[in-house]
Amino acid sequence: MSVAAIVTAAGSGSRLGHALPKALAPLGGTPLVVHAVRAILEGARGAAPADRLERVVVTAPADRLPEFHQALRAAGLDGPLAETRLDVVAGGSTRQGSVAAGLAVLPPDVDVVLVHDAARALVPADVVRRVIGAVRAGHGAVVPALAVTDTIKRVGLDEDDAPGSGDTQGWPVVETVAREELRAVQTPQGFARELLDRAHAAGRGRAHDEAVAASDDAGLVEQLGEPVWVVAGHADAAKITTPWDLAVAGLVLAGRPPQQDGDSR
Ligand SMILES: Nc1ccn([C@@H]2O[C@H](COP(=O)(O)OP(=O)(O)OP(=O)(O)O)[C@@H](O)[C@H]2O)c(=O)n1
Ligand SMILES: C[C@](O)(CO)[C@H](O)COP(=O)(O)O
Repeated sequence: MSVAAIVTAAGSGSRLGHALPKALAPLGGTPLVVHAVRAILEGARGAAPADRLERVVVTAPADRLPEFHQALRAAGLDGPLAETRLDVVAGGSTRQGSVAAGLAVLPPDVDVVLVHDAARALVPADVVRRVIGAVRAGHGAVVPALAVTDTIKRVGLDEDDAPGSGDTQGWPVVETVAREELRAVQTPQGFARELLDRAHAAGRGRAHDEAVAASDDAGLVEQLGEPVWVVAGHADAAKITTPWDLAVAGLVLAGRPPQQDGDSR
């Protein structure tokens, strides 16, 4: 029995607006996808034999596979690592489709699957360990999350309203939502492999359409009526979506101590 991680990196990053696909955009001189894979490897380091990280599968845009191999190779991450094999596969047109493509290549003995966004490049190792630990403790689906700190209001959107679009007319408030029960969900999300396979099989029909695809894997599990559990996330696991997010991540990275262990990965 072992653990595998799917690192979703096949998005274009339209909101970041970088010339490269977002996962190849540099953060402190290193591509986001390299940071993300290193973070998962670090979280799995020193695990018990049953939690050995057997496989990391990176999903990349179908027309950019050589660049992803090259970026990972340059960081010493392509091919077999100490105890982890790393593969790059073509992702899908949605995040859900990309995760399905990663799941399809996992070997049969993997019984725990982490799904992690390359865009959450700086997730701390403790978060990774917490998620694996909660799955091993018997929760079939586990997400790291943070409490919401802003006041949250639901607004009435017109049919043609693009989310986030600026509009001098504004939007009417429908209600203020009780935020005590709300959580902002991060990755890696951890799953019993059988449950994640079943959730993706049930959601397969929606994987090609961004309008109806699930925005996270736990959502597919919820649609099966199966429980999902929340553990503590971390601010450093914030999703890098906009240039501002990338600038903040640069500050977080600059504030971290240099790697001490001579790790050449
Ligand atoms: N077809 C897709 C779309 C997204 N992702 C990945 O899913 C994560 C979350 O997506 P997001 O941050 O929204 O990335 P993009 O879709 O690239 O961003 P944008 O919406 O700004 O284009 C990212 O690591 C992204 O690479 C993926 O693997 N396959
Ligand atoms: C999986 C995720 O990061 C959890 O917050 C998020 O749902 C990804 O959403 P996106 O629309 O693909 O950025």
